[in-house]
Amino acid sequence: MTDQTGLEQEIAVEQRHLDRVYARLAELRRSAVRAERDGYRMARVGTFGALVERDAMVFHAAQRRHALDAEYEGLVFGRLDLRDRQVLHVGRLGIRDEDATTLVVDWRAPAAAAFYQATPAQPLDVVRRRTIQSRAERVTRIEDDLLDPTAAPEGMTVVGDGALLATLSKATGRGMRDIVATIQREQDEAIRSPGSGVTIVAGGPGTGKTAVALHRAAFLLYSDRSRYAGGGILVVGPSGVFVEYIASVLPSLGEDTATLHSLGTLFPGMTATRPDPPEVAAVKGSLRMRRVLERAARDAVPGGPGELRLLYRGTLLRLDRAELDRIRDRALHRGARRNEVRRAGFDGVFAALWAQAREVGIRLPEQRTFEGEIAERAEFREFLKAWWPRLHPRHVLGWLARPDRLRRYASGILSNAEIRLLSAAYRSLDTDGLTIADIALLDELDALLGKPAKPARARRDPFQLAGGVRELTTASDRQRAARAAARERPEDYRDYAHVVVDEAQDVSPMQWRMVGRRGHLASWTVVGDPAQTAWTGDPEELTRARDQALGRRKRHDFTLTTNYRNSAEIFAVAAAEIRRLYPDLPLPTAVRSTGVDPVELVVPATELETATVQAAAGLLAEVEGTVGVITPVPRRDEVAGWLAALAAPRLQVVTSLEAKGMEYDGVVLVAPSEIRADPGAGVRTLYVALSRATQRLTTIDPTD
Ligand SMILES: Nc1ncnc2c1ncn2[C@@H]1O[C@H](COP(=O)(O)OP(=O)(O)OP(=O)(O)O)[C@@H](O)[C@H]1O
Repeated sequence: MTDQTGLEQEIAVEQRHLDRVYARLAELRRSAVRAERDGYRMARVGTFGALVERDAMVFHAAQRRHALDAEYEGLVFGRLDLRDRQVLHVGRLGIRDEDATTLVVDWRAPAAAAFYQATPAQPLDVVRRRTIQSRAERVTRIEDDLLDPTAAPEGMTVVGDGALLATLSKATGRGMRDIVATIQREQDEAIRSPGSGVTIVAGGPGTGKTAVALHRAAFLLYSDRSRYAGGGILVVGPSGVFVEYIASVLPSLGEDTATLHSLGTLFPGMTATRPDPPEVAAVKGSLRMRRVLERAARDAVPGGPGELRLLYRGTLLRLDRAELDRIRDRALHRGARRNEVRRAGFDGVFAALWAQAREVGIRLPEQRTFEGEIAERAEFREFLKAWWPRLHPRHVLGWLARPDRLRRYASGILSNAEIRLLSAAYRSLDTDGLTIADIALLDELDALLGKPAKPARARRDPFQLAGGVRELTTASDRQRAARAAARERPEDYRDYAHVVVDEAQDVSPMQWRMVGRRGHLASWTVVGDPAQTAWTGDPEELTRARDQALGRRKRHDFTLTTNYRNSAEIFAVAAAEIRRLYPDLPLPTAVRSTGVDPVELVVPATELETATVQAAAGLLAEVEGTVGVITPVPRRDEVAGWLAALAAPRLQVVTSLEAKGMEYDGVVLVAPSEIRADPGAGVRTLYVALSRATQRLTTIDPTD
């Protein structure tokens, strides 16, 4: 620790540097604005070349201005004093002075890696690492680590006692924050792992898996922008609540080209937020559903015509149901996709009618004329449309709501108990709508049914300008153009260059197939914690489906070991819960202590409402940031109703399943025993709920 004057002097030193950086930033911004304006002026010159140049200039200048604005706050957050007396400042953006002196090194650049990786045991030529906090261009706080005392020059000042702990005690907002200033070494290794293959990041609650996954996406975009922004990065999270929570991290790092989806929104045009009860989710998520859906996708349309009757030149031609089914089966042989082989089905009908007409011995024209005459007939065309319509996956999924059909499709594949479960779940499909697990089934059906052939649309080349002129580009131009390409991606884009799967332990086998389809050619980052899974189906099937989605790509494994979220007191309670199930599970270490133990209340059922409202109001008064009220799934709406009167924007009511990945300063956990009582994943789900709070936890159990 230093005395006050020493600290002030050091802050003044950093302030001088920050002033220089912001002055340079203002200059760069002015020149970007000027370039934009000049670009517009060039339009008046009127030649084609000038127009091309203008477009490029305006576009790039606007992009540059955007980047400078996005990364303005907290622009510089680190400093390294190296053994050779060099000083490097690390920040959200690389900035050079007009004479090319580096003022700030981008955090993702190789030169900045030592900021995250140096330790006293391995100082990597760093003598002192300094974390700088600032607000609105003013340095507010600095924290130092002296990593190599033997190499410290005379009079080197070391201030503060830990940037990490200071950051961790800050209030939690509604959105996750970026951790760029305090990324820890083991996290940095995962963030900078090679862009190829599969990076797997494991670790207990609060170890920064999500933070690492998102910073890795930003790192990849920096290291090879044309590849990752061009092809796109897909980030998949478990729920809409979670995706909303993490949505601001990449933009805060100046990246807005990644596509974020929850498992309920991956199928274009459909959104599901409703979870199934775990036992139903286990059936819908099982790979056996693929075989059930295969049968459905080949079946006759409900309410479709049972036969075809056609009067031709006074003779009745008739194809009965069995014949029509045979024609359909033949057209669908060897996994043909129903929407893509309609033509073959129609040809089958023509051929059968022709054969029949010849058999009955009427006078016939040439086969072509015969077919032409029949095709002209409106009632025949109506028949074809009704018999072999273009099917949307949602239609076919709806067929499962008919118990007789479901029994037929699932017989010999699912057990009777499973069929009954599924049948009951689908009874309310039309009124309650799709569940999250249904989205993967739609995606599977989409793959089975195929799309009607459409004329191929050529992919637009972002560098190809009107008249075929190819713009001359620099590397940074290409990067920016890739950003524009990302915005133009079609709705059902599936060729991502990188796929990030968060909370991977909750991706069911059928969901792995859906996610896998979006990353055939991708490299992957997969983060998760098996001890937090709510999956109650066959664990082996889960591994198999995951391995199939990830293919034979090379794996890079990382395990994170420190819990940055929970106070040690709160994590002790969560740890005791999971130990019931896995006594020997290695658990992370919580680094922060608040000295406040969680509160465990048991109240008569009639007082649950009052106790919950009181606890929530109490925590809202006690903590500065957000308060989460976590409930068993069936109680959510009831509890939300109790708390409506508090009308606090800092308060959120979520189910134990929606709480996945979330974080609050204070948590009120309603009826934990009911969550635990679920025989499938009760304890694991409770472990998740108990590990959401940073500072305060109150559990309230009702007694009868
Ligand atoms: N290096 C760090 N510096 C500051 N904060 C950090 C750091 N690493 C993680 N955190 C914070 O710890 C909290 C937990 O991180 P995160 O949500 O990424 O953990 P997780 O491993 O995904 O947790 P879970 O499995 O419980 O969902 C977040 O508030 C995150 O900002």
